[in-house]
Order: sequence, then C-alpha cells, then structure tokens
Amino acid sequence: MKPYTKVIPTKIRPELREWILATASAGHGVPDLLRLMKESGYDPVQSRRMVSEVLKIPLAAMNASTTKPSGRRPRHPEAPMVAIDGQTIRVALSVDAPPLRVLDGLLSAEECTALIELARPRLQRALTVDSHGQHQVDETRTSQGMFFTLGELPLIQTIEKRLADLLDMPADHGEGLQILHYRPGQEYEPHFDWFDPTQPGYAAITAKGGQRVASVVMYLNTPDEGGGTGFPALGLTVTAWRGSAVYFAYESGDQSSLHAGLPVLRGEKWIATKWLRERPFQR
Ligand SMILES: O=C(O)CCC(=O)C(=O)O
Ligand SMILES: [Fe+2]
Repeated sequence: MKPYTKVIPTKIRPELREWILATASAGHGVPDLLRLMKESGYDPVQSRRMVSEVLKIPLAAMNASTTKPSGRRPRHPEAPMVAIDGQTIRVALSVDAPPLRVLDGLLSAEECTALIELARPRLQRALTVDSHGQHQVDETRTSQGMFFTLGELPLIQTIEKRLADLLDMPADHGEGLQILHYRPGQEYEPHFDWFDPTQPGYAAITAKGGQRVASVVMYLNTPDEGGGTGFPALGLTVTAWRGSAVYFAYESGDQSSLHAGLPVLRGEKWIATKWLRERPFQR
C-alpha cells in the first residue's frame, strides 16, 4: 500500500536550484519548468515541490496556476466599438496585460439613474469575503452597497443580457449585480478580485461558479472630483464617468489586475460591479 506523503524538506542539489532560478528569470513559467524537468527525467511530484520551494510559491497556488483553465473565459471587446441591441459601446482604451477595456456608453443616463434609485433604499455597509468565505465588514472598504439577485428586475435582466452579449459569457456566469455608494473620503483600497487559492476558504468560495475571471465596474454618476479606478501596476487611472465602465480580465494569481476605488474628493460616487465566474453561478 502507498504510504501517506510525508512533508519532509525536499533536498535540492545546488545546480538544480540555480537552474530553476535561472530558467524562471529567463521568463519561463511554472508549467514550462515542470515540463522541462519531466523531460529530464525528474519525478513530477518531486518537481512540483522543488519548484515551489525554490521560487517560494505555495504549492496550492502552483496547483491553481498549472491546472488547465477548466471554465469559460470572456471575449474581450475590440476597438473601436461594439453594437449591441442598437446601443453603441465605444472601446475608448485597451490594455493587453491584464486585458482591460474602458467602455464608453455601456449604460444610458436613464439606466444609471434608475439603478441608483432602486439601490438607494437597500444600501448597507459594503462587505468583503474573508479567507473563510464569510462576508465581513472590512475597514479597507468603507463604501455602502447592496446586491441585486440575478435577473431580479427587467432593468437588471437588460443589463445582464447586454454584458452577456458584449463579453460572450452566459448571464448565469455572473454574480448578482453589486451597487456601491462612496461619499467624500471613502475608497476601496488596492485589491484583486480573484480569490486567493492559498486561502483556507478558497474551496468554499469557489464551490459555486468556480474562480472569478473578469470584472466590469460601471460608473453610474460622475463624481465632482476623485473616485476613479486606479490600476497601480499599470500607472493607470480610469475616470469615473456616468455610463462608462472599465472591464478587466484575469487568471488566478495575476498581479497586474491590482486595482482600487480611489478616494472620492468631492461629490459622491455610485458604481455597479459585475463579477464573472468561470462556471454558472446562482445565488
Ligand atoms: O470603486 C471602484 O472604482 C472599484 C470597485 C472595485 O474594485 C470592486 O467593486 O471590486
Ligand atoms: Fe475590485
């Protein structure tokens, strides 16, 4: 019978350690390293442990980064524009990594106003998901928010259908639309929208719908000053402009999609956020 795998420190020859470091610095990712090691006759399980140790990547994160994406991925909208249902959505800015688009005219002024008025009576202090999968009040996120359930109202269905057509992702891959309201001084500190595979709650959070694969932050009003969405790794700030949106896609562990709701300096800020999952998600 096969004994349980004991966690013993892996002995790694200095030459191999150096080779792993050099190959990784030359731009080869973990899947490449593991393939090359396999070709040189190394045991795959041992190789994973050695690469994990040398590159200081937790094993769970390595597993997530090397499993083939099993779920669906959105289609990134292409410039100059996408026409959906008589609505012309302009692609005002494109970034390659992460795939990011600024979308002008995604929502009409009337839709923005209607969303705000529907959400206003239902606002609560915004929560974040902690490492155990529990929703928590979080000091890094001082805004107030609420969720619409999937397809809750005709307006919500219209917007969900538009996003589904725009991104070629079935509407049921979306989490319910979230509305957030920021007052002056309020912000959402830099964070990733993907769930961290090394956190203990990861399995629970992703049991339904799998990993998040993209976000669409839609601006429902234009703050008087501040309140854009910042992407520190890109040196990019997207202006919060009524009816516009920023779309960005990512894989688990991606660092380039770090982003923040920048402090509102004057006026207020309303957004609607749609998070897309790799598999159908129903709440
Ligand atoms: O407020 C923003 O601009 C960003 C919001 C955000 O990052 C989110 O809802 O996940
Ligand atoms: Fe976010």
